Amino acid sequence: MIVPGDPILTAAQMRAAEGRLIAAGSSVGELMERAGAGIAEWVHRLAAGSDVLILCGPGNNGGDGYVAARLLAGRGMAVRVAALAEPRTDAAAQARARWNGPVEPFSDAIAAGSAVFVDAVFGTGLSRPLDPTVARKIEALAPSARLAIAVDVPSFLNSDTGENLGSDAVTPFDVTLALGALKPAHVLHPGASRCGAVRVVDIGLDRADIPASVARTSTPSIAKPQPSTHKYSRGMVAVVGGPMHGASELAALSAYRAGAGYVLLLTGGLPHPPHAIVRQRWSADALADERIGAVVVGPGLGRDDRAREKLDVALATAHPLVIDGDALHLLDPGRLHARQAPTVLTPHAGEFAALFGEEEGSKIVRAQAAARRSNAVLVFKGADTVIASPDGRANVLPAATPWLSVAGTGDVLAGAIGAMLAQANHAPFEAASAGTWLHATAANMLNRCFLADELADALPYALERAHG
Ligand SMILES: NC(=O)C1=CN([C@@H]2O[C@H](COP(=O)(O)OP(=O)(O)OC[C@H]3O[C@@H](n4cnc5c(N)ncnc54)[C@H](OP(=O)(O)O)[C@@H]3O)[C@@H](O)[C@H]2O)[C@@H](O)CC1
Ligand SMILES: Nc1ncnc2c1ncn2[C@@H]1O[C@H](COP(=O)(O)OP(=O)(O)O)[C@@H](O)[C@H]1O
Ligand SMILES: [K+]
Repeated sequence: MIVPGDPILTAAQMRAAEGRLIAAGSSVGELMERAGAGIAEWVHRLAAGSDVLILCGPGNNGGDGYVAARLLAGRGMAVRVAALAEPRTDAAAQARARWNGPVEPFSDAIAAGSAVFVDAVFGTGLSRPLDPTVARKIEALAPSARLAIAVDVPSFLNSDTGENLGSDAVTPFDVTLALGALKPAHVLHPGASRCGAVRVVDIGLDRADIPASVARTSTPSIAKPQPSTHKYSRGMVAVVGGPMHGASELAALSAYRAGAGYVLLLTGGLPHPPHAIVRQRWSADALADERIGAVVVGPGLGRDDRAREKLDVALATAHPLVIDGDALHLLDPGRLHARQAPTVLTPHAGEFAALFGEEEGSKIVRAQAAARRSNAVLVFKGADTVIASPDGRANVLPAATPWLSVAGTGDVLAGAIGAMLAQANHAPFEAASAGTWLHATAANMLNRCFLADELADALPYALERAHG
């Protein structure tokens, strides 16, 4: 259902991958040549004849910058190089030695409005906050240039976490050229919003040789109904309602819109459109129906004793479960180990902290740890959404429109994941990844101010894209 997406590697994993290439006969210098060639290719294409200023740091990121400078000058472009410090690695020193032009002092580097600025100061080796003068220089150069291009990662970002180690007042780069593979900083905020368009430059890493446990969510492949399909085989979703009717209505609507064949809403109230939603009063027995493929509990549930009782009943069933919203405030995640059926938790940052405390590490690492601790698939929501499985796999959703920041979109997500989970053969990690992809894709297709109801209505168009 999910084709593995582009892998996302930490600095340590990149170094390990580099080590494997070197063990197989490559040298650091050769890898740097490939990186520099890839950068030069992109800069040449994007600069369209403008002059180029490359700012080089002391490590191999700077080394990549010197290689690119040499190759661009060789193609007849006007290239200036400025250096923060002398090279400190052999490969970078060799790259600098092969650059025949002058090297300006860092403090003198100025990018005229017509120039392209290439930031090769720090990459995966950034180990501490930037000196403010260095941060200010990069901050000043990036917006003043016609085009700002970062080598591997913008130099003020912690590549493993996306954390900003410079100043917050930095304009985004236009393009970031990720070397060999994506890094967490390209997909996690605030880093992701500073990278601009991210392109991966091939440096010879074989996909089979790099860990694929963390990847960017790719387009899922969701089967269309076939002549043999019936409503239950498309998936029956039960949504447990509570006092905030709108929230559970939204989850029920979006389960249908994401392709479920039968949606049962366990709530009080009179029938009203859409009439396709089957409404029944809540009873524990209603969840005993073996045809139910997934239960969604939490949207509009409330947090009182009655809500707790409903959650307990849902937890005790053998159905796959999506636990969202209010139910996350009532849940002891330790209880999930006793469940045989899969559980998906969909916390935003506040709910995550309440459930799991303030863990250390990147959002990916925290989601992975929480998934392991709770034996559940975690959908850790936000402007960047991480989906993590107890087995260690994680997907990070490509950027979704900030127009999603409106009440009710979380309820729509819970319903969409419920629909994916209810379909036969959909494993929970894949279902959660597909549901979040549908949700973000529908939002990106709208890409304007919308209501959560309209987002639910847009899900079929996202679903169509996932049919291939
Ligand atoms: N892996 C691969 O497969 C390939 C990797 N390649 C490239 O290598 C890059 C990684 O290179 P890298 O490890 O040399 O680290 P890099 O980012 O250049 O910086 C380290 C230097 O900066 C220094 N320093 C750190 N923080 C600092 C601060 N705040 N303020 C001041 N100084 C600071 C640090 O000093 P130290 O911490 O030791 O004091 C050290 O001297 C990677 O991003 C990619 O571009 C490609 O060439 C080919 C294949
Ligand atoms: N700035 C943003 N950019 C992208 N997606 C966002 C942003 N803010 C919120 N979202 C997404 O919108 C949804 C909001 O869910 P949630 O916080 O549970 O809201 P609610 O409870 O009001 O429905 C999540 O899927 C989240 O990832
Ligand atoms: K950089």
